Parts: sequence; C-alpha cells; structure tokens
Amino acid sequence: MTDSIRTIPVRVQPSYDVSIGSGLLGRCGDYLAALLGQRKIAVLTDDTVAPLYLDTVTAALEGAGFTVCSHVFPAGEGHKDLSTLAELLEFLSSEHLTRTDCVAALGGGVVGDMAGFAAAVYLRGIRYVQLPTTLLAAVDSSVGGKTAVDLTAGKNLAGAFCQPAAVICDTDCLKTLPPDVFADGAAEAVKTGVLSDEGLFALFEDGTLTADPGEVIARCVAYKAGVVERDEKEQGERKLLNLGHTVGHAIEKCSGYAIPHGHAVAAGLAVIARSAETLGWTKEPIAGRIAACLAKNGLPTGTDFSAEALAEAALSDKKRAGGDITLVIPRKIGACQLRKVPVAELLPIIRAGLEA
Ligand SMILES: NC(=O)c1ccc[n+]([C@@H]2O[C@H](COP(=O)([O-])OP(=O)(O)OC[C@H]3O[C@@H](n4cnc5c(N)ncnc54)[C@H](O)[C@@H]3O)[C@@H](O)[C@H]2O)c1
Ligand SMILES: O=C(O)C(=O)C[C@@H](O)[C@H](O)[C@H](O)COP(=O)(O)O
Ligand SMILES: [Zn+2]
Repeated sequence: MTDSIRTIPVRVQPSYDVSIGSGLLGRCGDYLAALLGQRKIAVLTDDTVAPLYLDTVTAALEGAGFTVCSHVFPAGEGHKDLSTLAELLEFLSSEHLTRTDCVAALGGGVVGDMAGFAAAVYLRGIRYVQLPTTLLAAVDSSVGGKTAVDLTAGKNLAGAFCQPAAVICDTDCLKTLPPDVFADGAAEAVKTGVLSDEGLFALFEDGTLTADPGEVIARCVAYKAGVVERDEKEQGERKLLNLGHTVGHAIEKCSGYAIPHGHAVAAGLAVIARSAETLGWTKEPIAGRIAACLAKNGLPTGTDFSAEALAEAALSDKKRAGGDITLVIPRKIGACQLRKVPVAELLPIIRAGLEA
C-alpha cells in the first residue's frame, strides 16, 4: 500500500503480507483487486462490527470492481460453533461462490476463526482475507492460519490450518473498542512479550500503553510470523504460542464462555507463571511482575474455579497426546520452554499456581 504502512511478510507457501496502518479498510478494495483480481467476495462479520465498518468495506470493494455480498451473524464466543459454521457455509453456497471467489473475515478473533474455517472447507477450500478489527485479532488471531469452532467438549476442537491470502489491519478500528475488549488483545501481546520480547512486555507495564499501537501490532506479528514460518502445523515450536492457554481455555470452558479468551489467557498466564516459580522451573522470580503487568491492563491474575475443575477441563486440550500434555513454561520475561508432563501431574501443577 503506501509508505506509512508497515508490511510484514509471512513466508509460508504461498506467502502473504500483513499490512498495518491507519485508514486501510477504506482502501482495501484496490489492494485486494491487485492481489486477487476483481472477483465476487463474501464479507462475513458480526452484528457489532457490521454497523461500524461493513459499509466502508463494501464501498471500498465495490469501488475496486468486486461483486460484494455480506452475511452478519451474532457476536460473541457463544456463537463460535457448528451451527454458525453451517449458516456461513449455506450462505456461501446460496450466493454461488466458486473456487475463484473469496471470503473476507471482518471482525475480531471469533469472526476470523469461523470465517477462515468456512473458507477452508467450502468447496474444499477457497481463498480468504483477514480484516481484523480487535487488538487481539490484530496481534494474534488474524495471522498464522489457525481456524476453528468450539465443540461441547472444549475450545477450537474442530478446525483447519488454512492461511489467509492477506491480512489488512486498520489501526483506526481500535478506537471503537470497549476497554475490556482492548484488554483482551493486551493479554495476547503481554503473552508475546513473555515469550520473546522483554521490551514489548515493558510497554504494557505501567498500564497506559502510550506506544503507537501499530508498533505493538507489528512486533507481535513479526514474532508470530517467524514461528509460523518455522512450524506452520504446530509440530514443535508453535506450541509456545499456547503460553497461558492450557489453563486459559479451561477457564473459558468452565465459565460457559462468559469469560472472554483474552481475560482467560491472562489468568492462565498468571497461574502458570506462579506454578513455574513455585516448582523451581523459572530462571528468576517473574510471577509477581507478570501478574502486576496484567492487573495494570485491567486483566485478571487468577480464577475462582478449582484446580480440579480446571485440570478436568484441560483434558480436552489439543496439546495433550495420550497420557502426556505439553505445557509452556515461562523461564524469564522473554524466554519460555515446552515441558511435557504426564496428565496426572497437571492437577498439582495447577494447584501450585492457584495456591502460591
Ligand atoms: N486463530 C488464532 O490464532 C487465534 C489466536 C488468538 C485468539 N483466537 C480466538 O479469537 C477469539 C477472541 O477474539 P476477540 O478477542 O477479537 O473476540 P471477538 O471476536 O468476540 O470480539 C470481541 C467483541 O468486540 C466486538 N468488536 C470487534 N471489533 C470491534 C471494534 N473495532 N469496535 C467495537 N467492537 C468490536 C465484537 O463484535 C465482539 O463483541 C477467541 O475465539 C479465540 O479462541 C484465535
Ligand atoms: O497461533 C497459535 O498457534 C496460537 O496458539 C495462538 C493462540 O493465541 C490462539 O488462542 C490459538 O487459537 C490457540 O490454539 P489451540 O490450538 O490451542 O486452539
Ligand atoms: Zn489465544
């Protein structure tokens, strides 16, 4: 696009760019027409995002020669399920989209995960683009090609690895986010800091993020892009991106998805940091610093669910293989490691994080 835009390539096969900047939704048509040709495009979004941004996106796409159709479904994790997926697939077929057409996921991580999954399976796969509108989607979910819906047994249990053809992140969308939804994104960005970048973590430590959000997004995306390039299908290194998620996903499930993903990941990160410190797995004391950072950003640092309930819910975790589960253990701010433990050890490990 133009000079004021940050562009980060994700070098998978085929490779794609993440473009980050102000005003990009209004200009997405020309960019996508150059990338995809002027085709039919189905914009899938939720009923909170639609009144804010659907007209802008539709006008930009039509202005660039696309034939546009759109479908709006109810917002929220509670709708990230098989019945909404079926609705999306029926919509795409009712609009007669063909394999040369395209889906655009306009919204947060819920829209991105579901629209991406619909694109991955409709006609056995058509191209899609991510237009993230939450901080969480910008720093994490729009990049890397994990798509999914939840099943009764737990989070993201049906899905596909399917990379987008492009990610266009308009930083102006962050201005309409309620503070608690902004905080969800801060949780994944703080996670990225704990994984790889103490400087990024420090940007969040006083709770008044003064840095350019484009810079925060770019740092998170650059790190994630590298991990995805080295381990697209999560055979090893990519499991690190699940820091805080074993307990986090369990909290989401135990709450009936009333606690949003970012808040649950924050609590899960605080718990595993305390477990790691208590069990002597960290290089230095970090749990207090991580909890303080999360709290400053309006995020929880613990949970009222019992260790037993969380351990039980975590049994459906995708990082479980047979009798073992792979945990992500923070060693210091900026470095973590994978640790495979027998499932039976999960309960005392979680207990150590809740009780420390
Ligand atoms: N695929 C991945 O790699 C990946 C990574 C992280 C999280 N996720 C998934 O992402 C989901 C969470 O995403 P999320 O936090 O974006 O939640 P979300 O998509 O539910 O969005 C949160 C709320 O904000 C609203 N919203 C979206 N954009 C807005 C805007 N610009 N202004 C005002 N309101 C807006 C939405 O309508 C919704 O009500 C979870 O399902 C999680 O599992 C996936
Ligand atoms: O991209 C990844 O890989 C991640 O793990 C990013 C996570 O933040 C995200 O929540 C992901 O959906 C969790 O993956 P899952 O395989 O445990 O469902
Ligand atoms: Zn996550």
